[in-house]
Amino acid sequence: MNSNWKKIFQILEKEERLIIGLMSGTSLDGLDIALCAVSGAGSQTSVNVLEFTTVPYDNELKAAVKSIFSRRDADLQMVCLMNEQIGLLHAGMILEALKSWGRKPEEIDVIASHGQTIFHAPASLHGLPAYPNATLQIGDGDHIAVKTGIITISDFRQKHIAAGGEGAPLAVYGDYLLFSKKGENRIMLNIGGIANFTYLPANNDASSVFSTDVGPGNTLMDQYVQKYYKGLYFDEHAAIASKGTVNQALLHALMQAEFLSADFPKTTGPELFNLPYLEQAQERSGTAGLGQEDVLATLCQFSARVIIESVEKCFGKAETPSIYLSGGGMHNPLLVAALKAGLPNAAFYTTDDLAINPDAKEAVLFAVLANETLAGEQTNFGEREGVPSITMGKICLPK
Ligand SMILES: Nc1ncnc2c1ncn2[C@@H]1O[C@H](COP(=O)(O)OP(=O)(O)OP(=O)(O)O)[C@@H](O)[C@H]1O
Ligand SMILES: CC(=O)N[C@H]1[C@@H]2OC[C@@H](O2)[C@@H](O)[C@@H]1O[C@H](C)C(=O)O
Repeated sequence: MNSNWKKIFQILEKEERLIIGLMSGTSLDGLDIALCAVSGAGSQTSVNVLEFTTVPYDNELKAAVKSIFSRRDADLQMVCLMNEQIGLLHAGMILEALKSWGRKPEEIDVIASHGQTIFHAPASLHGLPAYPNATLQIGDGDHIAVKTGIITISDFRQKHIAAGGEGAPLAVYGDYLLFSKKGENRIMLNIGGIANFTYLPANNDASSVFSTDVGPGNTLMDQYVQKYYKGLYFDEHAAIASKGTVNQALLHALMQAEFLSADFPKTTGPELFNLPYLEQAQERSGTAGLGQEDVLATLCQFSARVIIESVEKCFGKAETPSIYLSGGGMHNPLLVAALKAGLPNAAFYTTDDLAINPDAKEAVLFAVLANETLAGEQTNFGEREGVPSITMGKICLPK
């Protein structure tokens, strides 16, 4: 038998697989690398996160990614070069991480690579009736497989679109398997560049669970800080926003995007929530001259409001959901305080309370998706639009 397939069959028969999950999100801050011991599959899946690190991107790489990120005027040659370059860089980062953990590449069964989203264009965003939902993640999986010598599963989002989804969010496929619990209404809220959540109702019924993006998490705040505060990448501990006052007229104007009132599940990105979006809202609300601290305070409240209103849509007034936080926004005290104030019936936790490091959660998700591709039977999510019953990812072989 071909040695690649022999290896795959061996992996399938293992009780526990060592899978490296990778995520590089819309914040462009670095590569999250989670080494996971995954056993079982489907509803029997269990994950132990053995190691986790975020390898920060240096300024040169950030600038190169930014030059093609969510930009319709991106240089096509740069897109082509960066597809290979990011694959190679991610492979190098994995090898370094393995070395620092005292592990050899041969010990690892599979890498699950999300890649770097550079453009996200669901039909609702691009608005071109002749074209399908579309999304593009770069950082080629074959480069990762060949350079590390580890079988790599990559490019998860295309299958989701091919099967009728919008290519995101994919969190439901991992959240349902790892975190659904009969008797508890759970919201798995990830506040990354974009905020999204998975709704896991207490009846544990797969056909009613879904993940949805809800709007900006950190992306608008980050973009604003990067433009107006030279040398800063984000508003650490909301130090700047905490000095400002929320401007209600601007907040109201920000809340007007059609996306915000669309039904779940839905997806978006910085292609919509960007600085021109803020500038237009400022113009419409006559707040173009607002001080920077007040703008940041308002953007923070905007992120909180879209999350609060979306969670409220899922539950009746008397229900008390448990909200499990993950993603960088959970480290923003102003944002978290606003969420707690706006959702007084909810109990707040982090995924740490479910034994998954909240900063690692999205990388773990891709490890679970790869495990399902190898060893799972498609979970049946029923006929719900946006949650096709599929496994995802392309298999890249090292030899
Ligand atoms: N201490 C902190 N104070 C305030 N904000 C923080 C803090 N730590 C992280 N953040 C925010 O979290 C962001 C990074 O979040 P995260 O790594 O979850 O994003 P991502 O994975 O790139 O996004 P996405 O899930 O949208 O792809 C930072 O850019 C910053 O805005
Ligand atoms: C296109 C894309 O990369 N989307 C990301 C991004 O980051 C958060 C949100 O926007 C979510 O839709 C998605 O990632 C997570 C991992 C998901 O698919 O569930």
